[in-house]
Amino acid sequence: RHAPRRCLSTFPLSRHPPWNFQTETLAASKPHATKRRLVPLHFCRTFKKDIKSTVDFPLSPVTVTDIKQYLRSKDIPFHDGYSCLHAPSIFCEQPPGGAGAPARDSFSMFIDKTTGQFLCMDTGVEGSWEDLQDCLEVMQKEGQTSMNPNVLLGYPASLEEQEEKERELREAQRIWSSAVPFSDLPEEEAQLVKTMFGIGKLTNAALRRFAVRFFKPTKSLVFPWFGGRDPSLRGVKLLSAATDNSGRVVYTEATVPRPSGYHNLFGLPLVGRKDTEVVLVGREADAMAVSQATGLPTVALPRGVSCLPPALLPYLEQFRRVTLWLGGDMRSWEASKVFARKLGLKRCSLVRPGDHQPSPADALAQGRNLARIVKASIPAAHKSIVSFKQLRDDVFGELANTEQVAGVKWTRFPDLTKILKGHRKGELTVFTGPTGSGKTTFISEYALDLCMGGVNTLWGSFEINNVRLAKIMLTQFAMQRLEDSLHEYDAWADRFEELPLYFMTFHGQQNIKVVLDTMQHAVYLYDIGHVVIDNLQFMMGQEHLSVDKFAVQDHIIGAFRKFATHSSCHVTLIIHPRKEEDDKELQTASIFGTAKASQEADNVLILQEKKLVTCPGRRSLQVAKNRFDGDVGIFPLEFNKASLTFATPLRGKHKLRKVKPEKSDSAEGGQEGGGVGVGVEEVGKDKEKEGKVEKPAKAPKATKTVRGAGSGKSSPKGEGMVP
Ligand SMILES: Nc1ncnc2c1ncn2[C@@H]1O[C@H](COP(=O)(O)OP(=O)(O)OP(=O)(O)O)[C@@H](O)[C@H]1O
Repeated sequence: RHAPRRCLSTFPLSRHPPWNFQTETLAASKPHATKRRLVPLHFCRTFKKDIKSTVDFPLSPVTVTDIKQYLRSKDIPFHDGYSCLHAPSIFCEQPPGGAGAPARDSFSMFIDKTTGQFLCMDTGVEGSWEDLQDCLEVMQKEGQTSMNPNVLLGYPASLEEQEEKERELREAQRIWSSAVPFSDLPEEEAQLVKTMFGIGKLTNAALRRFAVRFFKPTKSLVFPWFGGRDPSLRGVKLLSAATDNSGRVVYTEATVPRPSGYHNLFGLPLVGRKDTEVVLVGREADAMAVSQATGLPTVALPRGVSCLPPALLPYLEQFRRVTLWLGGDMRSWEASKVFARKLGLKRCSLVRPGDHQPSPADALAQGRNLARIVKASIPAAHKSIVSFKQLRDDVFGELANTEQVAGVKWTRFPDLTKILKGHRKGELTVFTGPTGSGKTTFISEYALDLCMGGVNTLWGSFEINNVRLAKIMLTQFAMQRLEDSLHEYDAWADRFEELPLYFMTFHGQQNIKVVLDTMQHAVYLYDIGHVVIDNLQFMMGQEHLSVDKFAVQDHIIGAFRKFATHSSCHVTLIIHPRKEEDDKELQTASIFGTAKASQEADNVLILQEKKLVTCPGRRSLQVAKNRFDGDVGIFPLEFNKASLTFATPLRGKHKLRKVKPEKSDSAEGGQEGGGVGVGVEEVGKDKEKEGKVEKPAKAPKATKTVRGAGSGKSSPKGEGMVP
């Protein structure tokens, strides 16, 4: 079912393995400095994703009620777990003559309540809900009591995929057998390696228990992946450290098989079948630190805080209590709240990052009491009414981590970062601009930038097809006209493929419910953090247009708002403007429809197109509303036709002269908070020469922000879990 990968290189013993997918540079650590520490993986940019990059909502989406009804109709006993239903495996022969119902702990088949995907723990057979139904139908027809696991073990289906899977397994085994068990390293060398990876406080016994090895050719730590109940090796992760020219330590991570097929919960073999409590951490060193310090069963996620693939949920079903301690920064905190929803809020408790609660490995290095930190974790579920006492730590966390709270920064648009501060989960951004002004092109780069920064992104492009959109994005990614350098296509495409980027397969008019269901599905599967909808008009449905188009639009905007809040996902919604006079700048009130769009939005962005003779075609990006801290402003953009990218013109070339708060809006219904947005007068050099505008005393900045023009209202909060 997965597309075959064209060029996965064999494991090279070179210094720059092509399979690196997480890289981070640490400032100023010298090779022998004792201060060197392992880069928490959540600091790393995460590029890899499941190879399947289009999101198709199942034609007949399944609900947990459907699954239960179906199982009952087939006389399959089951019980309700946290994220899965548990049933006796149909792939194992049930003991003969077994009277009565099978014991609950022999229920080894787990069916995901959201997707119907199943996994048999005993045989390792997995498949879709449709596969399971097929098997049950065949069993019933043939009068069988169990199914031969080989029926589905041929999966993945194609020969090419099968061969690739086997080749990757051989590769993993080759690395594993040529790596040295940590306990076999001479003490001096073992110490040196530990220092190199910042795990000096981990005992050799802990490393041995987790079966960590050292691969000398690339100076990498090797973390094994053993199957759940099947003890054979299924893959490896290599963590390498190297010093770059400037003396900084660069850590890289690689997995065999590739990350889309790497579903290792590191530490799983050490978990007992009867264990009911587990600590879930973001990286291998953290798992060893918690285990060593507390003796608690601990497992690490394969891709850190970037995602919790549903394929792992069955392995976590046995635990009545899950403590999530994913790292020491706000991103880990946000991720722990999102993952807790998937795992079931009631059984989860979260370790809140803070000065005294860094990542587990850092806590161990600092000599902190890890058991106490785990014990002090807070329940993920909370009541709908809270007092300040319950909120005070959250408020403190926000005040103490202003940078991280502000969200992911744009690297290509520093001016946007200056105004909006960052891209935050759970917000709704409305984006508008004149017809054909480059809205899609701009938002494509805006989203690409975030995606390259590790934001799992889902595109809903209803206007232009995915091939054209991907072509624009790839050109922006490569920052050059690829038509002229087709020989570089594969190299760029290979890198582009690594981005956590997904596309909905819709085109043209769509029903809002189907779109929202698909978004929900993608959030569950891929932990999507940003959805781009281009554009709202494609959800309005022709038939409604004559009825009350504004009411329909308001309903849709409300639905996206709700989705953003409840899914902790940022939604960027492109909306066409109302027809404006050609020589006028757009305003918040120019957004098509009623004032609902700007009221519901946390951010309003407008791509302004200059139509005056002095500077025809020039674009500026205006932040007309910013709920986060009220800063609004505008900065010029220069378009590069070859690379389809936008950049801020060199300082001084374009000058922003005046930004004044907009007078009260005149959109139907008016605007909230009064002065949302700014009126802008932008003057080019020609005008300046003509002496029509006074020169400012100081050199003008390219970006100008105005404080206090936002509404200052807080974003609606999700209910039912820690804020
Ligand atoms: N700043 C710019 N200057 C000149 N051309 C541009 C600029 N930005 C985009 N373009 C080009 O203009 C064309 C239309 O761009 P795009 O589809 O992004 O506009 P749009 O605003 O999304 O259009 P629509 O209003 O139809 O949705 C594309 O060919 C694109 O390459």
